[in-house]
Amino acid sequence: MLETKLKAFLPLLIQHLFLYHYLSSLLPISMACNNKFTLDSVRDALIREEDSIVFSLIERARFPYNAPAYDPLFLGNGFSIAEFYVRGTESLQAKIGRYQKPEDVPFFPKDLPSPLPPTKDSQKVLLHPASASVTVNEAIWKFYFTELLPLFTTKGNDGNYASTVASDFVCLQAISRRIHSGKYVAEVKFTDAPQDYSPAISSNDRDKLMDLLTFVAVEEAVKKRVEKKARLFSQNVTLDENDSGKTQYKINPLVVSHLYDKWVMPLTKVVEVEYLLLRLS
Ligand SMILES: C=C(O[C@@H]1C=C(C(=O)O)C=C[C@H]1O)C(=O)O
Repeated sequence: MLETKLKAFLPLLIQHLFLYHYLSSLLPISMACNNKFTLDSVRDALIREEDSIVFSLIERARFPYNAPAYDPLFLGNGFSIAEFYVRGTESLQAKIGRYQKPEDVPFFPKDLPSPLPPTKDSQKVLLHPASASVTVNEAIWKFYFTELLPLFTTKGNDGNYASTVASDFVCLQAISRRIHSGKYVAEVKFTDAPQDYSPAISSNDRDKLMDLLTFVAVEEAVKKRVEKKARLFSQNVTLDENDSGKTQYKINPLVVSHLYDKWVMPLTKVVEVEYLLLRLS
């Protein structure tokens, strides 16, 4: 009897599990943990993003710098292979519903097509509607190609341009998602202490806002952790017990802490400030 009841219930349960899984994938990062929107849960999401960033850099480091992939004259259509690829991929991704979440920001937002499937609006309700306009992708694009890439790729050209720019895009998206998640950080800081933030917002005081939202000890811990992750995730693993040779890394762990120190954390804070300045509008 009980077994029959259970059998009848099973398809419904499976359907619910699928629905739950589908809906949670649509929710913003802040809601990923039990629908809680706290500084801790947002920081946990940022910590998870570190893994994606480190792994994406490891993948890109398989190829040398490959300068022709970034030459705007190479294809003859006015775009470098990298830019052509990112524009085309973003257009396709927009059609299937990407760039609807506050942390998913396109590098080339102009003329992106509308999504084909009906989109859900639910993810926007947690943040101020103006948050969609906050973007630092131009700065990310610039530092990634001009300063970061030469730090973790070898000099040279192996002709693998398609794989190279595909890896670049994974890196760019992971870095951009982490930095634009600063919108959630700012929202939670504001809702935790509106009395502290509101006067600085009203007087457009960027320096004061930067002061209020900066936690030096947290930043130090982030730098140490990402360096450690790079050390662990990128080391070459051997099975030779007697191998007393020096551990080899696929990327220099210090480059990852430098990436966070010089660009990721400062730009996350710029996103936080820009978001806060719109918070009372
Ligand atoms: C993201 C936060 O805001 C700031 C930026 C940080 C970062 O980018 O890792 C860390 C601490 C804060 O200075 C935070 O408080 O967690």
